[in-house]
Amino acid sequence: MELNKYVIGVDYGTDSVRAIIVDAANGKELASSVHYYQRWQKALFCDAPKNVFRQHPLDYLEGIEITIKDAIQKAGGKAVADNIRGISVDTTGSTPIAVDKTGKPLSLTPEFENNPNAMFILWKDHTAIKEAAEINDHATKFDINYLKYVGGIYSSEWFWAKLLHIIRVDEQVRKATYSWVEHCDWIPFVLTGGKDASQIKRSRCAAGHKALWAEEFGGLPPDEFFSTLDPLLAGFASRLFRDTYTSDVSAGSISAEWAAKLGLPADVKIGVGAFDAHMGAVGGQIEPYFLSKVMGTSTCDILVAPNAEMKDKLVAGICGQVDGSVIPGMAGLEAGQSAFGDTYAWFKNIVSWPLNNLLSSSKVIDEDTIEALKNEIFEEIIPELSRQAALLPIEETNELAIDWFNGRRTPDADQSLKGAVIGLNLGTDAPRFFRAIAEATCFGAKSIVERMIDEGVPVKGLIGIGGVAKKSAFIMQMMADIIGMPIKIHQHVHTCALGAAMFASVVAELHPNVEAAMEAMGGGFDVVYEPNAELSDVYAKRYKQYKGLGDFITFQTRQIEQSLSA
Ligand SMILES: Nc1ncnc2c1ncn2[C@@H]1O[C@H](COP(=O)(O)OP(=O)(O)O)[C@@H](O)[C@H]1O
Ligand SMILES: O=C(CO)[C@@H](O)[C@@H](O)COP(=O)(O)O
Repeated sequence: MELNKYVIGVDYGTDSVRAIIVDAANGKELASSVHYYQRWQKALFCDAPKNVFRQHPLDYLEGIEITIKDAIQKAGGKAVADNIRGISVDTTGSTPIAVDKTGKPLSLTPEFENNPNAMFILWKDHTAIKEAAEINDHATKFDINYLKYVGGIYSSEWFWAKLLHIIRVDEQVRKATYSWVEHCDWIPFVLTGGKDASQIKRSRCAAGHKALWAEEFGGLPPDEFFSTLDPLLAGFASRLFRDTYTSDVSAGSISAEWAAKLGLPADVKIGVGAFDAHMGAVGGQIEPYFLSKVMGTSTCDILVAPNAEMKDKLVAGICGQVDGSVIPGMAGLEAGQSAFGDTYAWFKNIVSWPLNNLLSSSKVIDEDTIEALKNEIFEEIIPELSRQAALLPIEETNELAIDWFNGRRTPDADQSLKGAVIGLNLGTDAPRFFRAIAEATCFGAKSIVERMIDEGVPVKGLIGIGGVAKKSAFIMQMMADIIGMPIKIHQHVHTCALGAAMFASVVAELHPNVEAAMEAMGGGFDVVYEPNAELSDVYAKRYKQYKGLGDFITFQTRQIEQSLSA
């Protein structure tokens, strides 16, 4: 391999985007830069109680420009920029948007610039619950099971449910929509100067896990599948795409406009995009049958298995299994939890209520001191709760929680479910409550491992990446104890971006394939949490209680739904 050739990995998370510049020879990071989405930070275009989470494309465009330029400057400026060979991008998903014939998002046109329906529908937007239920019902009417590769259940977090919802609720947007595009497909299209929506190179990862694409179906399900669901969908399937590409393939060279904007050479290769957890699994050096868990706001869990060994095996209730969605030539299996760190963030908000609402009217401290005090305390809430919770005895009668605060993604997607905490008494304080919800998130993680194993896919070990994996020894130890398996934490802070950089190195032909890039650029693991055998009994009992409570919550939810629809 040529020496001193650099690649850029860009990772679009839920709240922020980061770019890293990496030496393709050894994965050494030269610089990184993080940018928080400006409009998103102000919660513009969102309505959390109604599950509306929309992101403006300008947040993404500003973010990539700011972070890449900043990273280049930190890395040494032009000398480094001149040796950059490739850029690959991962994003959240399914996070699609309506575009016109030229591939321009409608919200980048004056008519729709403030219309949330013309923006990216973020993965955690659950406004399409009804449409997902309709898709699930409709799929049973066909001889071919179009849901077989997405775990048998279509989710409101995904591509078609979101498209159907938007074109139903917004006639103006419907009339102007030519195509429907995932965030991870739109960014490479922009960077390569695309001007025709029909030429967008669609990611195998996004299409297979969220849009019902499968080689076996000859692409997407036929137009008839969708037009008989709702005539408003007529024509989309045949117009959208047939072919998909794995992320070791180039989407093209950087456009002259973006090369000039970022100060990069004209021949920089842009890779086909993929979802964050999928590239993150590669960044975290995934091996067959290891479950790579990106643990942040949510979790996204990825397992790879050789196609020859998967054969016709289908895993029910996960978020899909797709040939080449992670590593070309292997099946990529996805599962996850819709709220993970978000559950802790929710509790932090609850306990911060007086700080947010009463402190500002204090007559004893001035405004600047209030701000400084708030910042100091906010930073310490989760770490201190974790320290206190770690000291509590683990008993069968402890408070017990269900982690479905943003619905249940896996096993068996059902976004209408909600969280719960039982067993409260007057002795329940903040650390005990926090411990219960933290434990529930770990039980949720165990139920994913259990589902894989029950369906005949062995899980040989766990790889932890993402913010919570890095920041919380408390949660990681609890998870190892509850699942009964060691968890190794990858050394890199920006593991998803590192995975994107690895893909960029393959696209730029600096490494022959993804496996070689992982080997050369990986860097290994820095901590391993071993399970504590003494706790296995009590946690087995608590897990049984968790499952029982989950069944009860599900039953109650159905009862309430029935009484509402009666
Ligand atoms: N010390 C901590 N312990 C546990 N969770 C934490 C801690 N600090 C932050 N978090 C959680 O980490 C999550 C953010 O994870 P991160 O990986 O940084 O973001 P993203 O999911 O957007 O990529 C938040 O939901 C937050 O509640
Ligand atoms: O669901 C997926 C990928 O399929 C993720 O994009 C989603 O969980 C978002 O994760 P992050 O909040 O970026 O950690």
